[in-house]
Amino acid sequence: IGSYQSDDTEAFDIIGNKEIKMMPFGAGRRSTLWLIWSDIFSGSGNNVDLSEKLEFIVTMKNPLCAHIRPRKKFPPGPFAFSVITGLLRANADIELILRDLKTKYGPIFNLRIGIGFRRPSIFVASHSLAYQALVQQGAVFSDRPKAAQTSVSLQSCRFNISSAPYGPSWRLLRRNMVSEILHPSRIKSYSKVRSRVLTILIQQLRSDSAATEGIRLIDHFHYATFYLLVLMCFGENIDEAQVKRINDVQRRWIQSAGRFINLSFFPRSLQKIIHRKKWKELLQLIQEQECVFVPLIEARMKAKTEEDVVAYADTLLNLEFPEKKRKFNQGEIVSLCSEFLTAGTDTTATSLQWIMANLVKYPSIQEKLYQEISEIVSRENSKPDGLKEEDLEKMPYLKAVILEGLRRHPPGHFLQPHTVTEEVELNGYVIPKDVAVNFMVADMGLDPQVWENPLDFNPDRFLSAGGHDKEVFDITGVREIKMMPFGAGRRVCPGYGLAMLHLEHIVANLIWHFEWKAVDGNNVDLSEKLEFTVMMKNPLCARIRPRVNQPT
Ligand code: HEM
Repeated sequence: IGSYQSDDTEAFDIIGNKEIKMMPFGAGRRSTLWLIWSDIFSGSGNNVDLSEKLEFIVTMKNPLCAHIRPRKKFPPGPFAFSVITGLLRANADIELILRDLKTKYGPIFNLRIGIGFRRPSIFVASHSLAYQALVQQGAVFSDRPKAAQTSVSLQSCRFNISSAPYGPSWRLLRRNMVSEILHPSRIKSYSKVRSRVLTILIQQLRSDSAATEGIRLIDHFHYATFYLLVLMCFGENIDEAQVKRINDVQRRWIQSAGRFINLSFFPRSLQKIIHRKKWKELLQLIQEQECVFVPLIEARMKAKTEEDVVAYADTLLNLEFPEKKRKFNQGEIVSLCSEFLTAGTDTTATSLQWIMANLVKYPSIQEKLYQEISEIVSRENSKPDGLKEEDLEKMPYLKAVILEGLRRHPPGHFLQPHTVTEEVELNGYVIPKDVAVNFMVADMGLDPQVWENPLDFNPDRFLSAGGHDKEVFDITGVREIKMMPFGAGRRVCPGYGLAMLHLEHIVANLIWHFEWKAVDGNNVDLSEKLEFTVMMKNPLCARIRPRVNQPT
């Protein structure tokens, strides 16, 4: 082939205009001009027999027989350059850019992001494609990209469920968490824990309720959700001082995690040389965390009484690492406990804040919710102490408010990156191994094709015409995906049942105990800001007034 390629300035003179070197079409006035084209084909093992046979023309003795395969197409997307200029133009609002790209390229596209813009990431922005990938082809789409495995958890020294590759260790740990801690009957056994934390939250709010400048709520919500998980993780004997110590070390861990991401680009031995300072900092953080967590884990090894609830740490002590055929070591248990606390704290606290912000902004929705709660409490009036956990199941409007909050303001606008275990096709495009596949959660919840007036906060959309609970809304997308704040398929958030219960329990009690008003008329600013989750840019500040006739 090379002998036909000059410096490409002149095409090969096949009809011999200037000189005849070969003449498959003849030459001069009788020449035939043919269009020659080629396509990719592959014979069986490239065994193509080129023997000739003379007929009217010289043909192949064994006519060519080939398998043809359409050329594989990578999802479309812009050149890195346009992304960079786009980022500058849109003031780095990546979601605006992604929405533009969706309009331009369709529901699946690629974007080169990351250092040097060399690594493409695939974005999926349609409900049906997300369903095809996560549910119908769930076994293939449930892996995590290597970068995520090493960066978020720095796998060489940290190990957790969310970053674990799809395999036996992930399966074992996930099954352990789901069956030992997040099973409905086990969740029920933590009702004492919930009532203890709720009492603290209500007392704190009551004592702050006189503040004329309003109460900044996110700190209270964060503390309450964190406290709940600490007690589930390390047992009920933990006191407030210990909770504060664990909180301090966890905050430092979350705030610093992003700074260690580029450590994962190099092998561990090199990291220690290139990023000496960062590596030292990371080890120090891990040590601090271990200093606080290890005594709590060791305390769980001691004999327990019948009444002790099972704590997450207990369930990890006797597990065996399938790949390594040994028990999990202390560092690994610390990392798994740390994941348990972080996965469920900011997500739940952020959702609580968004839901309460909407209830403050729309007093008629708050009133309707209060009416539902009061009705149930007075109907089941055998309880002098008011709202009970079992009552929550009888409140369809409460559930609708929570679902609408999660649709309108999912705490994560994307799932954690997924990747495929083998190359597959999605919507006619090839998805290669180890390319990050991102699912646009927030965008799906705002899709006007699925949701009428998607920007409105309208819990009624989750109720049937008669005002009753529609058939239970399929939040985990088993039958179809309409929204997916918890993801879908094999990597769906294992804590979704617990999270829904915590949200329902706390919101119902906040509305039952207090009347909520905005500090400044109904002016609640719903702008967003990206931190570990998508937070309120201006945290909710509200005036609360204890309702009369409620127990103190
Ligand atoms: C409102 C609260 C919560 C929201 C919105 C939420 C959302 C999510 C999402 C979107 C994922 C990623 C799914 C994927 O990659 O496909 C996830 C994963 C996870 N969540 Fe949650 N979550 C919440 C609360 C919780 C709680 C309370 C726990 C446990 C105590 C928890 C534990 C986990 C774990 C362990 C994973 C990793 C699952 C895996 O990779 O297999 N989450 N969550």
